[in-house]
Amino acid sequence: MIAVENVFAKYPGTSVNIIKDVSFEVGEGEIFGFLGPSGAGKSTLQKILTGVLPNYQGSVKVLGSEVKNHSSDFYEEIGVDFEFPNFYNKFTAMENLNYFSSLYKKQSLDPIPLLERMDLLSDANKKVGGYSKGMKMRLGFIRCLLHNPKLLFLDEPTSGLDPANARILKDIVLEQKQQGKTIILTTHNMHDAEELCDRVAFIVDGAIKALDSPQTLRKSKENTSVEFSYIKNGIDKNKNVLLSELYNDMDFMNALKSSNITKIHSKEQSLEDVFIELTGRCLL
Ligand SMILES: Nc1ncnc2c1ncn2[C@@H]1O[C@H](COP(=O)(O)OP(=O)(O)OP(=O)(O)O)[C@@H](O)[C@H]1O
Repeated sequence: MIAVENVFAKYPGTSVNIIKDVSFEVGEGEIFGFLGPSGAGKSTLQKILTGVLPNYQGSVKVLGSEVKNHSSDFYEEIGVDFEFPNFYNKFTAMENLNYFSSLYKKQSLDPIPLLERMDLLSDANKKVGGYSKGMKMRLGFIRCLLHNPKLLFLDEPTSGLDPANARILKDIVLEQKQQGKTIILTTHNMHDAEELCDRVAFIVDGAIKALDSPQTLRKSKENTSVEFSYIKNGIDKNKNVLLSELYNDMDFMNALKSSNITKIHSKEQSLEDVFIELTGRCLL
């Protein structure tokens, strides 16, 4: 579905490569995540894949053809949910959706069920200029689904959404996957990445630092530690040891034998912990 090989890219009029030797493939029906901190190059990669930034070296094949040379039909098959969606502010939400749907040759889906699910039906006849950021985000998400594309690009789709709407959006993303759609999810939210993505690419400074399933990335590091509180010589103490080392920890074993453990819990390493360990950078 997507094959990217040794891609370097810079913005027009600049001399510095923002994307540096990036290669990866995405299979049909996969949810693939770009995970990285602000300024890492996630949106730039999305712009390359969607044909907005043709100023690249290397090969970028999407839906079987080089993106630089895409035909106008390319946009019939992809849906893009932008990080900052633009609408006609003086049009209502419904007028905006009808207008954008009219740009496609294909018959569009009925927007009403999606407006209802995304809790926008009662505001559908209001001008978008009066919408909040979260409402625009939800409307942008609906817009990218209406022409029923094979390939979806979602750039920070849950940003600005309350937990209930974020949940509904993520459920719809998973339903799209079940329908066989391929989805590129750009995010710095590791919970979304972990829940939704089959594989994620850790992106820092325009390069891929690691690429695998969230589960494998988490297993790649010794990831479970045990934190316990205990009493030694009448004094309260705390300790954190790796689960695999627990049996060899004399403080733990002595406290266990003498029933002096007062608190114990295990702590699994999160995808964010692995990201920091592998890249030396935080996600935000
Ligand atoms: N139009 C542009 N012209 C020149 N440089 C740009 C342009 N757009 C982005 N950049 C630069 O490219 C780099 C990567 O930006 P990009 O927007 O791809 O990052 P990102 O990972 O999507 O960040 P965020 O999570 O904040 O959206 C940044 O250094 C940014 O300043």
